[in-house]
Amino acid sequence: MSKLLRKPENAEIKDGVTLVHNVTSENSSLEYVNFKMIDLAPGATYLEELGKQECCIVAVTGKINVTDQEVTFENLGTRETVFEKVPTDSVYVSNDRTFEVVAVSQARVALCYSPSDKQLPTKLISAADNGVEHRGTGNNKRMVHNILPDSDPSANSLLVVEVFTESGNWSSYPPHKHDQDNLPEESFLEETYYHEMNPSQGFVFQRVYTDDRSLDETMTVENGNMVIVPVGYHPVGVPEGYTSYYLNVMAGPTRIWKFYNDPDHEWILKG
Ligand SMILES: O=C(O)C[C@@H](O)[C@H](O)C(=O)CO
Repeated sequence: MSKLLRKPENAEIKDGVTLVHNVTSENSSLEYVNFKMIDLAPGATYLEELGKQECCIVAVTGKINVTDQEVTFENLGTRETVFEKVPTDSVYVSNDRTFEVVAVSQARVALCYSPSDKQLPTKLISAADNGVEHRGTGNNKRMVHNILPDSDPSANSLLVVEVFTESGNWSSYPPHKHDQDNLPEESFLEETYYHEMNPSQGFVFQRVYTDDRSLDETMTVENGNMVIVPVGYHPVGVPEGYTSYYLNVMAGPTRIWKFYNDPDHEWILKG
């Protein structure tokens, strides 16, 4: 199996708390992005001291309460499944704070991390605050929920978006990359993809490749899998009959998403 593809671990780490995914700088090549997905049974709690990391807590499905020990946000989360295609609630918690998530109902919660030094205020990013964007034309149409885009200064490094790509369509396409710290031309941002499909037996293909093809992996991605994008172009193709959802986390030395399209395929934008 590709080193870039992760299947769910589903490790019970305490009563009612399942660690579905755990991408760290120790078990991956990523330096700027860490990611956990946890499942919480109703009433279960998850507490974490952040240290020198900031965190965006996304109520992927179900309802949760979140506290940073000073401020508490209750009944966050707007959907039973991501395929309701409505934005959800998230909370940004800065470095050197401790947060706790309490499940009000069965919940799946994404914890998106990046190294951080400068403390910022805890912030509720409500579903209504998500910018909903429709990108592309023809078979390149997809819908984006901007949870933490680079236009929102609430975080030091983290960028977080959700992307829905309908049956037979492509996203992150034409292929683009952001692996050179060379602004204003291109930014360096590592990235993780957490994928779901509807219906759940579906799959998508994701290719991660560099210009010189020293990295060139095409992965069959199934429901609940993750793909790690340390560098390179990273398009996603969705077969007929299935809708794709993914949650993207990006971070790097500068909090700007400036991508570079693969020149071989950029023509489709002009065609
Ligand atoms: O297809 C899209 O527009 C979503 C992608 O841009 C995705 O968020 C990504 O590749 C970020 O680099």
